Formats: sequence, C-alpha cells, structure tokens
Amino acid sequence: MIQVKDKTFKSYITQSAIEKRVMEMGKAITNDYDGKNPVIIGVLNGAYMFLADLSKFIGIPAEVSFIKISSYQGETSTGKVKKMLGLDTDLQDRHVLIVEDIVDTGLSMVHLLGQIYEKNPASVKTVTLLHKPEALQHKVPLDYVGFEIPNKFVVGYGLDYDGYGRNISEIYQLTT
Ligand SMILES: O=P(O)(O)OC[C@H]1O[C@H](OP(=O)(O)OP(=O)(O)O)[C@H](O)[C@@H]1O
Ligand code: HPA
Repeated sequence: MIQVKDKTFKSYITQSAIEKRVMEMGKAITNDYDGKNPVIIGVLNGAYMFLADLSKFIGIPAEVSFIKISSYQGETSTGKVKKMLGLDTDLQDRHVLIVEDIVDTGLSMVHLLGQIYEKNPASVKTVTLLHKPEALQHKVPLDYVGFEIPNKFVVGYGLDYDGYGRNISEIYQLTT
C-alpha cells in the first residue's frame, strides 16, 4: 500500500510486467513501421515515462515530439481539454503515432486526433499503455494497447493524482 496525498493505493501492475509489455509493444511498432520514418508524438505530462521506455524498443529511425494537454483535476475529468503546449513538427504526409499513458473517457484522444488530422498526415495510429473500456465515452480507434484495466483510478509510471505519484516505477490502484 502507498499513500499519495489523501488517498491510499495498492500495487496493481509490477515493474517487470510493465517492462515486458512495453518491450512487446516496441517490437510490434518496429515491425509495422519499418521503412516508414514515423513521427512519434508523446502526450505530456502523463506519457513521459512510457514514451521514454517504449522509444528504446523502437529499433527503426523515428522522430519524437511532444504535445501538452490537460483535462483532469484530482481524480475526475473536467470534461474540457486545455491545450498547454502545441506541436512544432510538420506532419504533412507523415506516419504519426500518438502515445498516451491512458485512454479513460477518450476525450483527450478525440481532441488529439482532431488536431493531428488537420495537419494532413499520411496515417495516424494510437498507442496507449492503459485503457479503461468501461469508462470510454468517446469512440476512439486504439491500435496498440498495453493493458485493459477496470474503471478504477490508477497512479504511477507517469500517471498522477493531483500532480503526485508520476515518478513511481509501478502502477498502483485506488483501494476503494
Ligand atoms: O481519456 P481521458 O478521460 O481524456 O483521460 C486520459 C487523459 O488524462 C490524463 O491526462 P491529464 O489531463 O490528467 O493530464 P496529465 O497528462 O498532465 O496528467 C492522461 O495522460 C490522458 O491524457
Ligand atoms: O486513472 C487515472 N489515473 C491518473 N490519471 C488519469 N487520467 C485519466 N484516468 C486516469
């Protein structure tokens, strides 16, 4: 059990299980994008740790860039997506991979897909370490999913509760 601010979380996905799955995802992307020179776009803040690890297993030339959006306060979605930092990479005719730590309601991914399609890419695929199928409110195509998880709040491995817990190397689940 760990405490993050006022909440208690229990161990949920271990470091070794994460490492194994991230390696598998990196290998799958390497196979699918060989010769395509993809642009990988990480979604800050949450995806920083996942993308750092995933990118080491992508064994082909690829550009890495970031976009920063935010929609959560504490453990609930505000229902609005704020763009904090835009994209500085030309995506015209490029093969784009969007990398998220989690797709929960799907709201953030819907916004991201809209912004990215405006830039006329050759293709767009989505990568997420975690997905809560029961929480999904917006239909989004998910191409590479690490783990499907129940609709319970999680922290660690980039995911935060009210700004804290991102630096924990495993994933923890809210106890209640
Ligand atoms: O599917 P959704 O319900 O939109 O939830 C997923 C989004 O929520 C988190 O970001 P958050 O807004 O907390 O910002 P952060 O990445 O800076 O923590 C996460 O990183 C996703 O971007
Ligand atoms: O379960 C979650 N944990 C942390 N951040 C999140 N953003 C959406 N869902 C979550």
